[in-house]
Amino acid sequence: MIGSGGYGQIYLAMDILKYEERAVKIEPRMRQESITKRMIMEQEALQSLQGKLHCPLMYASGYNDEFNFIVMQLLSENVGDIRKRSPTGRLSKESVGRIAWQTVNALRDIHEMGYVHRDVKPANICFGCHFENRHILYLLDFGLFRRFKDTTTGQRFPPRKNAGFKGTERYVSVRVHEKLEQTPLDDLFSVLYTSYELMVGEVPWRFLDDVEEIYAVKQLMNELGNNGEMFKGIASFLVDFHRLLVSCDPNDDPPYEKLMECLKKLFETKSLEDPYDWEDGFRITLNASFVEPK
Ligand SMILES: Nc1ncnc2c1ncn2[C@@H]1O[C@H](COP(=O)(O)OP(=O)(O)OP(=O)(O)O)[C@@H](O)[C@H]1O
Repeated sequence: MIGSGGYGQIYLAMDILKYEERAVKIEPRMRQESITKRMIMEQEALQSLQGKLHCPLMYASGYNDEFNFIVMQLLSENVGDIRKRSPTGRLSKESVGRIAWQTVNALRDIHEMGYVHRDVKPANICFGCHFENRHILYLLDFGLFRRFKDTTTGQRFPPRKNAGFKGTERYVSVRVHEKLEQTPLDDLFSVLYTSYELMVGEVPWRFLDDVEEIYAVKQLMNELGNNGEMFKGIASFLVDFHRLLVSCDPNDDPPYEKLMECLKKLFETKSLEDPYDWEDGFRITLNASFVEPK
């Protein structure tokens, strides 16, 4: 077993005909006496995203009496575990900028196809595990995928009055706490919180257990912006990205290009092909010194 989440387990497997490694995700076929649909939806989402740069390849899917399964491309460690492995508990802004930039690019593909991801977080972000794809980011776990628009007409579906809470408390937007229908903008707020955690080491609500308190701190962050303590130090590099998100209407298409421009400022000295922190023994993270942006 190489990974596990709340629903599935991921195993390293070998295609013995092609002599190639694979990852196999399984989940029990029955949960609380009914057939689980999560992985069926995940399989449909993966199928429709095949060929997109940031989507893992899917080789097969199906079920037996006990399990639903998906056979997919093997990837590296997720970036949440990589951060925990870093001696500082953080990643450099150059690495985080490139992670966030690629995640926004990945989400743009997903949103253009009419889906929202609804579970963007460090544990769902991996890089390729071969030389050729070691700098390509892959977004994982499509179990919470949901259609938000009809791609033939471009029309969004009418929002439900109470869409429920879907996602992971630490990384969801204020709107998700309010149980509003998720839109592409909510995925992008999750990119912000993911980037914050990777770069600072923790989000400001890291030690709060009460979901209402987490909600209150996120609201405060939106109200105060760069006037508060939350965007001091290294976090100040995320101010522009945050400001732009806060200014967006959740019912409009997000300004992907502008958001990516904000993130580019984090890795001005690096290209997408340059090594990331974990490829040079986290040297850049250890030696980091920086000047806060104006
Ligand atoms: N194709 C893969 N190659 C390598 N590792 C993987 C792959 N897919 C998943 N993993 C690892 O397994 C972990 C759990 O996977 P995943 O998020 O798909 O499971 P889940 O049960 O749906 O999780 P969650 O509780 O977030 O819904 C990931 O964080 C990642 O580290």
